[in-house]
Amino acid sequence: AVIGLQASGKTSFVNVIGNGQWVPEVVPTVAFNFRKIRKGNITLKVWDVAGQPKFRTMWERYCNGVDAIVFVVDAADPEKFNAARFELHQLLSQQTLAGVPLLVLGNKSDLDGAAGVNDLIKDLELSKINDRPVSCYSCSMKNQHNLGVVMQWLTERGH
Ligand SMILES: Nc1nc2c(ncn2[C@@H]2O[C@H](COP(=O)(O)OP(=O)(O)OP(=O)(O)O)[C@@H](O)[C@H]2O)c(=O)[nH]1
Ligand SMILES: [Mg+2]
Repeated sequence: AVIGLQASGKTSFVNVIGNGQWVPEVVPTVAFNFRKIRKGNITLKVWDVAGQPKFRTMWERYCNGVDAIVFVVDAADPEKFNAARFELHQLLSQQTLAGVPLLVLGNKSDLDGAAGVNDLIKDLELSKINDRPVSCYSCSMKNQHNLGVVMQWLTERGH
């Protein structure tokens, strides 16, 4: 399940890993999109969930039962880090999601001033999460920075 605040780049991520193509014009997601993405001999089943406030109560439902939660942050928009931290920790506090591996993506690394991994770990308080595997990568959907390691992380979480 791909989760995060609106405009962080969730749908862009799913488009890039699904189509190998960056499309700058994306419409805000309403509720969710479900996609199956084939990569060699594996198939990723991806819930691309909407990030606007009115949809956030549904996040737990889409994360329930998944192999991994991908939480996307706009690393170039530090004013939203507080809200992102709040929503992330709120989501992970749900009993139903105990132990589900978490991948935090600091997206938009192509933009000037984008926060790096160390800042994200601190600002999102990722070191407080100790009930599951957690990884954090900086990445960009625009120039596909780090998508190789992200795909590797995802494929290792499958069954
Ligand atoms: N510069 C830059 N812009 C990006 C990147 N990824 C996404 N964007 C842009 O950010 C905006 C929002 O992207 P979306 O993929 O729609 O974001 P979302 O998280 O799916 O948003 P919701 O569906 O509303 O929750 C779009 O204008 C994208 O083109 C990136 O890596 N770099
Ligand atoms: Mg979207």
